[in-house]
Amino acid sequence: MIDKYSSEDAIILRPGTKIFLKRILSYNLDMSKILEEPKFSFLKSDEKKGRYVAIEGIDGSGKTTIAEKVCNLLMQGGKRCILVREPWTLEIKKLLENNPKIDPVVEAFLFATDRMILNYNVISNALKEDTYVISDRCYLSSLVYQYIRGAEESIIFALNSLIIKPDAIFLLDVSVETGLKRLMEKKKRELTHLEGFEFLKKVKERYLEISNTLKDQKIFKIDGEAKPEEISEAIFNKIIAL
Ligand SMILES: Nc1ncnc2c1ncn2[C@@H]1O[C@H](COP(=O)(O)OP(=O)(O)OP(=O)(O)O)[C@@H](O)[C@H]1O
Ligand SMILES: Cc1cn([C@H]2C[C@H](O)[C@@H](COP(=O)(O)O)O2)c(=O)[nH]c1=O
Repeated sequence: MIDKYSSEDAIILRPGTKIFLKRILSYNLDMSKILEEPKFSFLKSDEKKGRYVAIEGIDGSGKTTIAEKVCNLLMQGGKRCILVREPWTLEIKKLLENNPKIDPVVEAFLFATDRMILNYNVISNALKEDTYVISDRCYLSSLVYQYIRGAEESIIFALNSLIIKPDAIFLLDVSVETGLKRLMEKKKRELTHLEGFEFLKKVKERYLEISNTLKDQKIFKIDGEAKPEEISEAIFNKIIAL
């Protein structure tokens, strides 16, 4: 049955794609086996010159504000720095916005695909050029939001197994009340149910839980209630020591 999508018909996107598709077919479409293979990488370890850092936290925790300030501090210190944010790809953002009731696994797929596009088009190139990449959100968001929505943790890990992992993640820890207050001031409108107290409480709890269990990922919990200048200075000092 699978043969009607024969690998021979595959469009060769770049060298290796056809072989990759053949492997998918020979595995009977068992993606987990493909994703477990460590051979593919967006960036070889000897090519990496820059540092990739992500800012995470509940909605309204100050991610965008702090990412910008940290990038400015790095540039003032003579470093090259770019700011990116997830979700990144306009088409995927629109797809997500237009399908609020999407299945959480499909949603996790879309966020992972978006992340791969960002990795391939932007992050890998910047890291080859000795540039700091400061990202507003990363794969940790999927382990929080898509998990809360019902996707299994192991599936989210599998979908994100090919991506470049940040050298460090800074988790801005604020109370749910602070997140909501800042969101209301920023958006100047009624908040949706996905920005309500109960939802943000679950998001905060999950951030703290997953941060404590991810042992092979450097995660720094930062007091997000402090002044933006103090937070960005503290993060800057940690980044230059990476
Ligand atoms: N440390 C801080 N102290 C006080 N206000 C802050 C602080 N950080 C950010 N703010 C303010 O809170 C609001 C939300 O900040 P910001 O947009 O950076 O948060 P965010 O986490 O990126 O939000 P979202 O999840 O909606 O993208 C903004 O109005 C910003 O000026
Ligand atoms: C990367 C990523 C994001 N999300 C969600 C979390 C937020 O609700 C929006 C992003 O908007 P913001 O302005 O940065 O708050 O997308 C998600 O559910 N899963 C992800 O992997």
